[in-house]
Amino acid sequence: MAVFTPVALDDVAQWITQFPLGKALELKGISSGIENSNFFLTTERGEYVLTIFENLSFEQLPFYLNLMRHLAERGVLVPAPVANDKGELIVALHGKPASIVSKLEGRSQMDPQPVHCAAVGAMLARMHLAGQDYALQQPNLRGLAWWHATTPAVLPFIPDEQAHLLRAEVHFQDAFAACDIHKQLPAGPIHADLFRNNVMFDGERLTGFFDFYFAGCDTWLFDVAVTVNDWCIDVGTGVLDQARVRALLDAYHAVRPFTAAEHTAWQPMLRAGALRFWLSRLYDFYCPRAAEMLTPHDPGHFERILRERIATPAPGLF
Ligand SMILES: Nc1ncnc2c1ncn2[C@@H]1O[C@H](COP(=O)(O)OP(=O)(O)OP(=O)(O)O)[C@@H](O)[C@H]1O
Ligand SMILES: N[C@@H](CCO)C(=O)O
Repeated sequence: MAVFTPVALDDVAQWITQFPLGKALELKGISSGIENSNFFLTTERGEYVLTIFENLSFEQLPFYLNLMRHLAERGVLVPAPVANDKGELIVALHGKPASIVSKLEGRSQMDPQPVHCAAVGAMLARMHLAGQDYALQQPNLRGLAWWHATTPAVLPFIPDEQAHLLRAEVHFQDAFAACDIHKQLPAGPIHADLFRNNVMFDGERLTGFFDFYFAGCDTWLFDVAVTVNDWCIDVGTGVLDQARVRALLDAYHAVRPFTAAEHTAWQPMLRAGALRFWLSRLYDFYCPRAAEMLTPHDPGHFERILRERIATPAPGLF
């Protein structure tokens, strides 16, 4: 259950009057998700999602909400935040920051086929291009600096063989991040967590990307690597499915052609994408938050993916 802050329809009746949404008619807690309290909110104007942020502060949230608004205004399919009568996108509810965004149609496609991967690749490229003139800056908060800070926290808990792999990979990624090729990679706002459960489909039609709360500025290729590592694998083994990889990369490339530097950086970047989620899952597993009520995601899944990316070259970008 992922409603950490309970909210009743009566609680929002007065609060909602600051938004141009009419009366609140129905409020239903959403059980999936592990970061925030989410609710489907029906008002006289339509269907929305109300999120109460459990970990992000009023100072941190403008980057994410304004990015969603910026992308939505440029035709990228993402939830559009609704501003209140003062033009604010983030408003306190029960003392915590909260926002209302448009509800995307459809559902997550958890058994993606090449056609779905192609739609994701094309929309991801459109998102990267549309983010180029986004004014706010924030680094990817789950990037290299966070890997350095987090590695010592998990090392005491994991067996020697994993500790060896973790140390070696952080070392490898340090060298990769410092190399000339890495400095040539195009960068900008990225989603950074574009897994199957963060995209909606209505049949084969992609209706939107959501859950932008790990977004930050980083290389576009890191975003592609994170996405391929989730959308294009056999879930049991982490092995890449060539047809889905090709569909996603070709569709991306058709909208925003990959550069030669990105081609060179592709294999180490896939490893970076695997390391990031292995580390966050290890951290959530061994160092859970005090109020954590949910089963953490399996870190072994991303350890397998990392070992597989080290052992087996992936299909090239183009
Ligand atoms: N804009 C939206 N439109 C439709 N459904 C949404 C929208 N935002 C969230 N949802 C629904 O709410 C669920 C939880 O949202 P989300 O994944 O953002 O949760 P979270 O706790 O913030 O994040 P995490 O995925 O990190 O656990 C989603 O699986 C989806 O079903
Ligand atoms: N996508 C992340 C969860 C945080 O959104 C994971 O699978 O580890």
